[in-house]
Amino acid sequence: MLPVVRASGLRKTHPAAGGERVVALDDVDLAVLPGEISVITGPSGSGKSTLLQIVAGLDRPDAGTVHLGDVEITGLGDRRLAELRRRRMGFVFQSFNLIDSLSVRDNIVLPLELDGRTAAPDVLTRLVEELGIGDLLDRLPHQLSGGQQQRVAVARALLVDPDVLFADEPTGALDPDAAAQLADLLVALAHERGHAVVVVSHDPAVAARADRLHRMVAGRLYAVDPERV
Ligand SMILES: Nc1ncnc2c1ncn2[C@@H]1O[C@H](COP(=O)(O)OP(=O)(O)OP(=O)(O)O)[C@@H](O)[C@H]1O
Repeated sequence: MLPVVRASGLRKTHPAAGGERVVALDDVDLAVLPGEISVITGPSGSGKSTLLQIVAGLDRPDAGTVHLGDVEITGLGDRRLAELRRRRMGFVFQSFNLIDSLSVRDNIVLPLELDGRTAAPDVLTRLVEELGIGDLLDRLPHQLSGGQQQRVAVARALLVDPDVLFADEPTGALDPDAAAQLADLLVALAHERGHAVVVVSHDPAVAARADRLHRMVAGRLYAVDPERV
């Protein structure tokens, strides 16, 4: 099966004190397959967020390439890259990033509307029912639990039917029960809906559910056998 996302030879340095550079990514390769959940763990400062930002086209590497399907995103201009991100990628963050003055429904449809499109009502209804938030559409985000807010963020990411869903510490702000439910949901999105799911997480409950588990140490990415977590 062809990877949805393929990164090869990624290298990235960031500026550090005294004119030095810190190596955040050191020759990193990554292949993400449809229908699989890939989890990236590793200590703080090891380069996980830098890797996610680059494979998601939010930052550019110093060297190496990233392909989304057969498009090399590292070769695209900013406008084309932004369009590709809007249409083919979904994002979920630790802090939910919902707009508190908008209803749940308006939050979910916002990315599609910003892209000049409208949500088909039956698609929206089916999605929110699947995510168990169908009766919350008229509420405001602050009227929901953390777990419910994160499901809204997942619905917002999925409404565009992305090729790949990126999640950066998605259970970081949730209690253990809500975190376990969100891990179940991410697995189901990969296994039942066929999305490619890429998660950066410190959470052992998420790592234990990975089809492919990677550990980042000092800018290098290592494959780990998920059975051994
Ligand atoms: N914008 C930046 N400017 C300078 N240095 C940066 C920048 N972003 C990251 N770094 C440095 O690059 C290295 C990798 O950081 P990164 O945020 O990718 O790690 P991480 O594994 O995601 O950490 P955490 O788990 O704490 O979020 C660290 O040494 C960090 O201090």
